[in-house]
Amino acid sequence: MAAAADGEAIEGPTNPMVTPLLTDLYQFTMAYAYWKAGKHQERAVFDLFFRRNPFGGEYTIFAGVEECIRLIANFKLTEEDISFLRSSLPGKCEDGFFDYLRGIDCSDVEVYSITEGSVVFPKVPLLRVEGPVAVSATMKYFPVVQLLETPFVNLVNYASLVATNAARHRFVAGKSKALLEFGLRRAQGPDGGISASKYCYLGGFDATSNVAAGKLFGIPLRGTHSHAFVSSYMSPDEIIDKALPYSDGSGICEDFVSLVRTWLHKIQLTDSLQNSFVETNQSELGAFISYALAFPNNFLALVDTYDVTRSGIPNFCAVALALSDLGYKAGGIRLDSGDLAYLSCEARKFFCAIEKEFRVPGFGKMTITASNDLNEETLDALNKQGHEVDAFGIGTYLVTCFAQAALGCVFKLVEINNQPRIKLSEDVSKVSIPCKKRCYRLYGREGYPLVDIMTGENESPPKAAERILCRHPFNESKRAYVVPQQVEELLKCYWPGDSGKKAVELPTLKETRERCIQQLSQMRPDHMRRLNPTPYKVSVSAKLYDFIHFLWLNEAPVGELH
Ligand SMILES: Nc1ncnc2c1ncn2[C@@H]1O[C@H](COP(=O)(O)OP(=O)(O)OP(=O)(O)O)[C@@H](O)[C@H]1O
Ligand SMILES: O=P(O)(O)OC[C@H]1O[C@H](OP(=O)(O)OP(=O)(O)O)[C@H](O)[C@@H]1O
Ligand SMILES: O=C(O)c1cccnc1
Ligand SMILES: [Mg+2]
Repeated sequence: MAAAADGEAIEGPTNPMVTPLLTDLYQFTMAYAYWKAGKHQERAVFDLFFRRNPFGGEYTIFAGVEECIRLIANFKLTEEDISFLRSSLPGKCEDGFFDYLRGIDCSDVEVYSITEGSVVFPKVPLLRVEGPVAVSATMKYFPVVQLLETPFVNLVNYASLVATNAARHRFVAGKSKALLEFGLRRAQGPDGGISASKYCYLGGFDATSNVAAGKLFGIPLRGTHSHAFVSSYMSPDEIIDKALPYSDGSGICEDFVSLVRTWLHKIQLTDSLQNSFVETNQSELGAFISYALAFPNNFLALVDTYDVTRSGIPNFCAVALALSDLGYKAGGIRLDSGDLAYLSCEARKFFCAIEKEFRVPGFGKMTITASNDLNEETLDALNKQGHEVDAFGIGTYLVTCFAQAALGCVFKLVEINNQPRIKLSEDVSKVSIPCKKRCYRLYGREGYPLVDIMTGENESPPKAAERILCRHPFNESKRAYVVPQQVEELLKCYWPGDSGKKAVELPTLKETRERCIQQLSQMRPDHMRRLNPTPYKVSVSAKLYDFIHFLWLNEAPVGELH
């Protein structure tokens, strides 16, 4: 989708609420002040980065850049926007400012970005946004870049947070499990829901229940049914049309309900399954039969409405066996309450016993889906106990990022008119790294990334097999020589496209998801573990280190004690 071939127009943001006005008022008041001072002709460089990895982990998945590019590719204030601003800005702004706003677009802005879906680390710029290299007489620069702060940070923050959350759930669940995002009803509003579906898929989920996201992004859709569907039936007697054709069209079973009842009776009389149940719930049986008649090729059953082992599972098996008689293969069950480890093991035992007893190949491998307030911790607990779940449906904890509310991305000025700028703080972790920089990932002998390093723009890049000193940006004693096996430059030009054409080739969501999965698989395992992971090293070159500290001393006022 979003990908616009070189030269073609890029579509606007997925969410039509993402417009130049989706920003903080102060961006426009600053723009006016810059404009009045004639500062709007200056060239600025901003870095977008975060300071700490979320969820107590040591890695983050970068997401949201495609939507940033869609915004700048279509960045234009309408007449309506301008008259709204005229009435909303404090005081009376000169008319010339509104003429200026009318003329701005992002055609002279440059955006360099780490590839979406990459594993990223604190302090390294994810995006670098700059004004044009040449000062132009059209005077439309610095304020535009400033206006992008709020929407860019907004578009990257949640996207990266929820993609990271998804990746962490994937890490605990393991590669072989299906992960389904079920969060729409619990998401922070419609955009929260759509974004969650998009970025959970990017972070390694397999499918979503969100139909709109399926349509917008081509994400595979998956779903079962709810308790309401089960309890809406009183008994199988309610079913009027009981006929079901054989899957190969060779005939028709006129009374599928009776066939199911016959199977239920057989199961009841089977020695190996004896004592597991007496009489199953008829409301549930009616619902299951009705769902099977509607979707004989995709029969799924929520088995916990009344009693999983005494009713849900035997009812499901009776319907699945009847379907099997007609050449259909049932899809599986969903467990949505109780002890999911125990119940999944009981379900598996029952399915295996059925396979053996009635010689139905593959019945024992029936898919078991689990849901109900799942999160990283519960997935981890299930793994430790041992379980038979094949697919997890995860909603609330995933999409609301319950374990951490925000990533804390920031957008900081690092250079203006070729003058490096620094933001100081009592808290060293909040001091920004000045200068327009280049960023590299250095890989070691075993193929793992070893360290990210930032250098000044004009320094010669690190080279494979050449020793380079990597320094902690703020801690003098932390440094290491690295001889990289491979060097990857991280920031790539995303906007404008090659040879000045206003289009870039954006990867599809599926490609970005594949990049994310590949990047995660390349990380050294100790950075990835949940408990006390090893921090990944982020460094600066010796030259940049010296410069940061020179600038720091220059900008920090010297105190005087009396
Ligand atoms: N074996 C298990 N080990 C650890 N946590 C589990 C296990 N099985 C289920 N859980 C989790 O325990 C919690 C159970 O929640 P709760 O007590 O509200 O649900 P319930 O009583 O099973 O179901 P409901 O109230 O929906 O009928 C959920 O967060 C679930 O994911
Ligand atoms: O538990 P989550 O991770 O948020 O996943 C989605 C939940 O939404 C559905 O039911 P809902 O919670 O609406 O009702 P229920 O808990 O009463 O089944 C579903 O049955 C899951 O339990
Ligand atoms: O399809 C499902 O089973 C589903 C979808 C959304 C929320 N809970 C469950
Ligand atoms: Mg629930």
